[in-house]
Amino acid sequence: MSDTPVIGVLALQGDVREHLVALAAAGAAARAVRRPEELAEVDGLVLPGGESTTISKLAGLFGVLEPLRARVREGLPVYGTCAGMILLADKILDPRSGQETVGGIDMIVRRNAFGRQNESFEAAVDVRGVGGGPVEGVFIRAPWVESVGAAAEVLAEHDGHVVAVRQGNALATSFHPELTGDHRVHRLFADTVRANRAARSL
Ligand SMILES: NC(=O)CC[C@H](N)C(=O)O
Repeated sequence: MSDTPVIGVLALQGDVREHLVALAAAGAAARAVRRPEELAEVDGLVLPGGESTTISKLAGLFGVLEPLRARVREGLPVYGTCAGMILLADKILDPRSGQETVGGIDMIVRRNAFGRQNESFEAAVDVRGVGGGPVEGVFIRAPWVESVGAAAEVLAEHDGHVVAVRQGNALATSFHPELTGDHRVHRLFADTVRANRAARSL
Protein backbone atom coordinates (compact mmCIF):
# COMPACT_ATOMS: atom_id res chain seq x y z
CA MET A 1 0.00 0.00 0.00
CA SER A 2 1.36 3.41 -0.86
CA ASP A 3 2.17 5.78 1.97
CA THR A 4 0.15 8.57 0.39
CA PRO A 5 -3.10 9.05 2.28
CA VAL A 6 -6.21 9.95 0.30
CA ILE A 7 -7.81 12.95 1.95
CA GLY A 8 -11.11 14.39 0.79
CA VAL A 9 -12.51 17.88 1.19
CA LEU A 10 -16.27 18.09 1.63
CA ALA A 11 -17.03 20.17 -1.45
CA LEU A 12 -20.59 21.41 -1.01
CA GLN A 13 -19.81 25.04 -0.16
CA GLY A 14 -16.91 27.03 1.25
CA ASP A 15 -13.16 27.29 0.66
CA VAL A 16 -12.63 23.87 -0.88
CA ARG A 17 -9.87 24.69 -3.36
CA GLU A 18 -7.55 26.20 -0.74
CA HIS A 19 -7.77 23.02 1.34
CA LEU A 20 -7.06 20.82 -1.70
CA VAL A 21 -3.91 22.84 -2.36
CA ALA A 22 -2.80 22.73 1.30
CA LEU A 23 -3.41 18.97 1.55
CA ALA A 24 -1.43 18.29 -1.62
CA ALA A 25 1.40 20.41 -0.21
CA ALA A 26 1.19 18.32 2.98
CA GLY A 27 1.80 15.14 0.98
CA ALA A 28 -1.74 13.82 0.60
CA ALA A 29 -3.69 12.80 -2.49
CA ALA A 30 -6.45 15.38 -2.18
CA ARG A 31 -9.88 15.16 -3.79
CA ALA A 32 -13.29 16.77 -3.58
CA VAL A 33 -16.05 14.73 -1.90
CA ARG A 34 -19.77 15.31 -2.44
CA ARG A 35 -21.39 11.90 -2.57
CA PRO A 36 -21.47 8.85 -0.30
CA GLU A 37 -19.51 6.79 -2.88
CA GLU A 38 -16.74 9.40 -2.81
CA LEU A 39 -16.77 9.53 0.98
CA ALA A 40 -16.30 5.75 1.12
CA GLU A 41 -12.98 6.05 -0.74
CA VAL A 42 -11.10 8.52 1.46
CA ASP A 43 -8.81 7.88 4.43
CA GLY A 44 -9.62 11.26 5.97
CA LEU A 45 -11.85 14.28 5.33
CA VAL A 46 -11.60 18.05 5.72
CA LEU A 47 -14.73 20.06 6.47
CA PRO A 48 -13.97 23.53 5.10
CA GLY A 49 -14.95 27.00 6.24
CA GLY A 50 -18.01 28.60 4.71
CA GLU A 51 -21.46 28.69 6.20
CA SER A 52 -22.17 25.82 8.56
CA THR A 53 -25.96 25.88 8.08
CA THR A 54 -25.60 25.75 4.28
CA ILE A 55 -23.02 22.96 4.40
CA SER A 56 -25.14 20.78 6.71
CA LYS A 57 -28.28 21.39 4.65
CA LEU A 58 -26.48 20.45 1.42
CA ALA A 59 -24.88 17.43 3.11
CA GLY A 60 -28.40 16.23 3.91
CA LEU A 61 -29.57 16.82 0.34
CA PHE A 62 -26.58 14.99 -1.14
CA GLY A 63 -27.20 12.06 1.21
CA VAL A 64 -23.77 12.37 2.73
CA LEU A 65 -24.66 13.59 6.24
CA GLU A 66 -25.65 10.24 7.76
CA PRO A 67 -22.80 8.26 6.14
CA LEU A 68 -20.40 10.93 7.36
CA ARG A 69 -21.73 10.72 10.92
CA ALA A 70 -21.33 6.95 10.79
CA ARG A 71 -17.74 7.11 9.51
CA VAL A 72 -16.76 9.73 12.09
CA ARG A 73 -18.18 7.47 14.81
CA GLU A 74 -16.04 4.64 13.41
CA GLY A 75 -12.94 6.83 13.72
CA LEU A 76 -12.52 8.44 10.27
CA PRO A 77 -9.93 11.20 10.71
CA VAL A 78 -11.64 14.56 10.15
CA TYR A 79 -10.42 18.14 10.29
CA GLY A 80 -12.86 21.06 10.44
CA THR A 81 -11.92 24.73 9.98
CA CYS A 82 -14.29 27.46 11.14
CA ALA A 83 -17.70 26.37 9.79
CA GLY A 84 -16.14 22.89 9.72
CA MET A 85 -15.37 23.20 13.43
CA ILE A 86 -19.04 24.00 14.05
CA LEU A 87 -20.01 20.88 12.09
CA LEU A 88 -17.76 18.69 14.25
CA ALA A 89 -19.17 20.00 17.52
CA ASP A 90 -21.53 17.72 19.38
CA LYS A 91 -23.44 20.85 20.36
CA ILE A 92 -23.93 24.42 19.11
CA LEU A 93 -24.71 27.01 21.76
CA ASP A 94 -26.66 29.25 19.38
CA PRO A 95 -27.80 27.10 16.44
CA ARG A 96 -30.00 28.48 13.69
CA SER A 97 -33.37 26.81 13.88
CA GLY A 98 -33.05 23.23 12.68
CA GLN A 99 -29.26 23.49 12.33
CA GLU A 100 -27.65 20.05 12.56
CA THR A 101 -24.07 18.98 13.06
CA VAL A 102 -22.05 15.93 12.17
CA GLY A 103 -20.60 15.78 15.68
CA GLY A 104 -17.52 13.87 16.78
CA ILE A 105 -15.97 16.26 19.27
CA ASP A 106 -17.42 16.60 22.74
CA MET A 107 -17.52 20.40 22.75
CA ILE A 108 -19.99 23.26 22.67
CA VAL A 109 -19.24 25.98 20.11
CA ARG A 110 -20.52 29.52 19.83
CA ARG A 111 -21.04 30.68 16.23
CA ASN A 112 -19.70 34.09 15.10
CA ALA A 113 -18.28 34.35 18.60
CA PHE A 114 -15.60 36.96 18.07
CA GLY A 115 -18.34 39.45 17.25
CA ARG A 116 -19.20 42.11 14.72
CA GLN A 117 -16.53 44.58 15.83
CA ASN A 118 -13.95 42.00 15.05
CA GLU A 119 -15.45 39.97 12.21
CA SER A 120 -12.14 39.24 10.62
CA PHE A 121 -8.65 39.39 12.06
CA GLU A 122 -5.30 37.68 12.18
CA ALA A 123 -3.36 36.62 15.25
CA ALA A 124 -0.36 34.46 16.05
CA VAL A 125 -1.60 31.24 17.61
CA ASP A 126 0.47 28.59 19.39
CA VAL A 127 -0.91 25.20 18.44
CA ARG A 128 0.15 22.25 20.59
CA GLY A 129 1.71 19.53 18.48
CA VAL A 130 2.72 21.94 15.71
CA GLY A 131 6.45 22.63 15.91
CA GLY A 132 8.28 25.66 14.58
CA GLY A 133 6.56 28.51 16.40
CA PRO A 134 3.08 30.02 16.28
CA VAL A 135 0.89 29.75 13.19
CA GLU A 136 -0.80 32.74 11.64
CA GLY A 137 -4.45 32.38 12.62
CA VAL A 138 -6.90 33.89 10.12
CA PHE A 139 -10.28 34.30 11.84
CA ILE A 140 -13.32 35.08 9.67
CA ARG A 141 -16.63 35.33 11.56
CA ALA A 142 -15.08 32.56 13.57
CA PRO A 143 -16.61 30.41 16.27
CA TRP A 144 -14.91 29.74 19.55
CA VAL A 145 -15.25 26.73 21.79
CA GLU A 146 -17.32 27.54 24.83
CA SER A 147 -16.54 24.30 26.68
CA VAL A 148 -14.95 20.93 26.04
CA GLY A 149 -15.74 17.52 27.50
CA ALA A 150 -13.24 15.24 29.21
CA ALA A 151 -12.29 13.36 26.03
CA ALA A 152 -11.41 16.49 24.08
CA GLU A 153 -7.96 18.06 24.24
CA VAL A 154 -7.46 21.82 23.89
CA LEU A 155 -4.66 22.56 21.41
CA ALA A 156 -4.82 26.36 21.26
CA GLU A 157 -6.39 29.43 22.80
CA HIS A 158 -6.69 33.02 21.68
CA ASP A 159 -7.67 35.83 24.04
CA GLY A 160 -8.71 33.29 26.65
CA HIS A 161 -10.95 31.37 24.26
CA VAL A 162 -10.38 27.87 22.96
CA VAL A 163 -9.74 27.94 19.19
CA ALA A 164 -8.29 24.48 18.45
CA VAL A 165 -9.37 21.09 19.79
CA ARG A 166 -8.60 17.45 19.14
CA GLN A 167 -10.50 14.36 20.16
CA GLY A 168 -9.17 11.04 18.89
CA ASN A 169 -8.85 11.39 15.13
CA ALA A 170 -10.96 14.56 14.97
CA LEU A 171 -9.30 17.97 14.81
CA ALA A 172 -10.94 21.40 14.66
CA THR A 173 -9.68 24.99 14.43
CA SER A 174 -11.63 28.25 14.58
CA PHE A 175 -9.17 29.70 12.10
CA HIS A 176 -8.16 28.99 8.51
CA PRO A 177 -4.60 27.63 8.01
CA GLU A 178 -5.49 26.87 4.37
CA LEU A 179 -5.40 30.61 3.63
CA THR A 180 -1.86 31.24 4.84
CA GLY A 181 0.49 29.11 2.73
CA ASP A 182 1.77 27.56 5.99
CA HIS A 183 0.86 23.89 5.78
CA ARG A 184 1.93 22.72 9.24
CA VAL A 185 -1.60 22.14 10.55
CA HIS A 186 -2.54 20.23 7.39
CA ARG A 187 0.64 18.19 7.84
CA LEU A 188 -0.38 17.40 11.43
CA PHE A 189 -3.73 16.19 10.11
CA ALA A 190 -2.15 14.23 7.25
CA ASP A 191 0.07 12.49 9.83
CA THR A 192 -3.03 11.46 11.80
CA VAL A 193 -4.60 10.09 8.62
CA ARG A 194 -1.43 8.21 7.71
CA ALA A 195 -1.11 6.68 11.20
CA ASN A 196 -4.77 5.67 11.24
CA ARG A 197 -4.45 4.07 7.82
CA ALA A 198 -1.35 2.13 8.85
CA ALA A 199 -3.05 0.89 12.04
CA ARG A 200 -6.10 -0.30 10.10
CA SER A 201 -4.08 -2.21 7.54
CA LEU A 202 -2.18 -4.30 10.13
N1 LIG B 1 -15.41 31.50 7.92
C1 LIG B 1 -16.35 30.69 8.34
O1 LIG B 1 -16.32 29.48 8.12
C2 LIG B 1 -17.52 31.33 9.04
C3 LIG B 1 -18.41 30.36 9.78
C4 LIG B 1 -19.80 30.91 9.87
N2 LIG B 1 -19.86 32.03 10.76
C5 LIG B 1 -20.77 29.82 10.31
O2 LIG B 1 -21.49 29.98 11.26
O3 LIG B 1 -20.83 28.81 9.69
